[in-house]
Amino acid sequence: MNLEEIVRATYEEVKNTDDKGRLASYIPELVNVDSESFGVFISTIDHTNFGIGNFNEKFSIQSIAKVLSLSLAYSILGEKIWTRLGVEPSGTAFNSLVQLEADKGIPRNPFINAGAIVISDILLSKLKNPKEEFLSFIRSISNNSELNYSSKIAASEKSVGFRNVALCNFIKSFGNIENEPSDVLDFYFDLCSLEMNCKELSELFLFLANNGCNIFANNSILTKSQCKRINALMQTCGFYDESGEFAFKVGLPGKSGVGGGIVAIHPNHYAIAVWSPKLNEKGNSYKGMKFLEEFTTKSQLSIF
Ligand SMILES: NC(=O)CC[C@H](N)C(=O)O
Repeated sequence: MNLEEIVRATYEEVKNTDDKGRLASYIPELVNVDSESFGVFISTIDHTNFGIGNFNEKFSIQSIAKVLSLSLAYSILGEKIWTRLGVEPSGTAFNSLVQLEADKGIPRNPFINAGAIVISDILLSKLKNPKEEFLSFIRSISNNSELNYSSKIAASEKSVGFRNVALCNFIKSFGNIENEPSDVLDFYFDLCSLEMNCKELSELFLFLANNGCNIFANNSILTKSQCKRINALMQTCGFYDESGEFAFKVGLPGKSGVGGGIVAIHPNHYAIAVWSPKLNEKGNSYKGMKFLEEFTTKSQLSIF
């Protein structure tokens, strides 16, 4: 079977499995989706592209944006960035506060909320117009001027974002936030509100499958070493306290979001995006995880 046939067969199989997940409801606006949506898109380095199901519908990428904000901050700051946060899996939920006190305000990694809030603070300090410049950055990576934030989703999250407010203030009390917490959080909520479809998401992440090089414009976004490290972080921390399970079952670096999206990378080969909004108890797409597990099993295309 070729790649397209494997994606199609896996999709048909997983589509009919009983979805035990539930919609994320802690952000009110996220409930306004068709919970049965299910889409997949794969983009390869050698320009094979294929989508199935609701791959053309935009959804909220939420925490998947943390990989993109890290990429921009890392490209600006280089290795100095690791004085502000760590590179170890936390083994805790994405929004957990528990380790921060013992760790003196240094988040374990950039993909838990605490770490992504520190990355937002870094971008706020380094960029003149962070919101616009970040958008230009992701638009240029995928040569797609359609990408945008959703002010509705950002406002919805802000109205209930008490835990993130707590995280940001707590980190600031240790001196690891330079800017006003409300500014940092507004930017963080904007990042999480980015909307795109599976096709756009897989194209956007293709640079991480291509050694940090933009496949559309052939320019370098990250060095090879930085790209390797971001993929390593996705592998070890991309699914919070389910990262081990994702490595075990799927075997690819990847990142999930509470909007039900998952993107995964096979270095030097492909990026694949899956969207199905109902989440398992760890906050990762139930069917998305199932699809990728079946896909790498059938295709034997995992990194292990
Ligand atoms: N895991 C996620 O996608 C969480 C992102 C969400 N914006 C939050 O901060 O809670």
